[in-house]
Amino acid sequence: MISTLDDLMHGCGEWLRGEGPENDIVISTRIRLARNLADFPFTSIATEADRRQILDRVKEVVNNSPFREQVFYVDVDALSDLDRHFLVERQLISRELAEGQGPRGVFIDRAERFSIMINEEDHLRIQAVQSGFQLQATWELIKQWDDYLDQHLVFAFDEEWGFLTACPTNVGTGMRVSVMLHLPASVITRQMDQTLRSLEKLELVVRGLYGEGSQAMGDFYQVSNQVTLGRSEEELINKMAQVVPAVVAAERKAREFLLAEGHENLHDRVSRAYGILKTAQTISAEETLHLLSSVRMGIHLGLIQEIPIQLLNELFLFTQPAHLQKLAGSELDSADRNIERARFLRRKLGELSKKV
Ligand SMILES: Nc1ncnc2c1ncn2[C@@H]1O[C@H](COP(=O)(O)OP(=O)(O)OP(=O)(O)O)[C@@H](O)[C@H]1O
Repeated sequence: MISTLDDLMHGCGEWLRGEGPENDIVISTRIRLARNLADFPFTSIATEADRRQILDRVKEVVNNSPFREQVFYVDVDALSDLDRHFLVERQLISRELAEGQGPRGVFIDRAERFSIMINEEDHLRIQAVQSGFQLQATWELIKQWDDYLDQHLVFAFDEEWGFLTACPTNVGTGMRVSVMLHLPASVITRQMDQTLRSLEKLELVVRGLYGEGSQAMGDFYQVSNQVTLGRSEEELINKMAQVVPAVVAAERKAREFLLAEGHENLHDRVSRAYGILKTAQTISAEETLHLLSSVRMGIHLGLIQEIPIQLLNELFLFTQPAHLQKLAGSELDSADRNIERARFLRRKLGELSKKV
């Protein structure tokens, strides 16, 4: 059972489990809720004493909840930079919480399906994540926590506006519903600009792998709702339920087109990517992500048979800088990380060839 950060090193967690509906294209579904305690100023202007009290109050409620055995607590302020970035790479805390100052922490579900960040931009950021396209299950998971916390804490709530949040863009439901999509064929067939424009018109935002401010890398796009005010939670979920299948269908069509019209080119692209990953002596995180993206599509199209998707996900996660350094057991500079990353990839993919 996962009880410490080191235990997390044994697997990939929920968001990269590689299962769930539409998992060839939808990596994971996430819902997060922003909540604040009515009796305290927002985190950015709260004193250190306020922040300690917020932490203590939330910890007490969670530790007395019927779900307390499901979670463990991590004092984020006391972690090393490396461990903070490790949690960001696992999508268990945001960059904002990692890079913030002062008393702050996170309750992490032992199955890595949700976390409760304390003293982030808002006093509470509750997030639930499920592998694949699972809006309803993710909503049910987060709702049980939100309902419980709402019964035992006094949240800042206004009859007219809804939940009050530090940033006006979150006022109302305080909810962001998002899906992480893998859209390599849409990129190759140059359909992404049009897709992005259509999503914007529908009041949806597109971000990269690490959320706000991050670029789309390796053809991974995170699509989420822009508006939280004047909409109910169900409306936000329904909109995603309507829009995402259209993006998924377009990607599937683009993959079929590439298979039918340019089979050799596609196979070549996938095989070369696999070849480089197997043999490189030094490789950056960005290039790795880019090549793994092609290999991932190749696996789902049956062009590569021998790599299980779970192994691909493991490569995807453990080649990220903080995971790699934790595996190596020491801090490494960028050049050494590139060498270590290549070594790790050669070892993992080499073991596979021996099994075949
Ligand atoms: N569907 C998803 N699956 C896995 N991780 C996700 C998903 N959606 C978002 N994330 C991750 O959650 C983290 C936070 O995302 P992001 O910055 O977009 O929004 P946020 O925390 O909800 O808040 P804000 O509204 O303040 O920007 C990022 O690291 C992001 O990659």
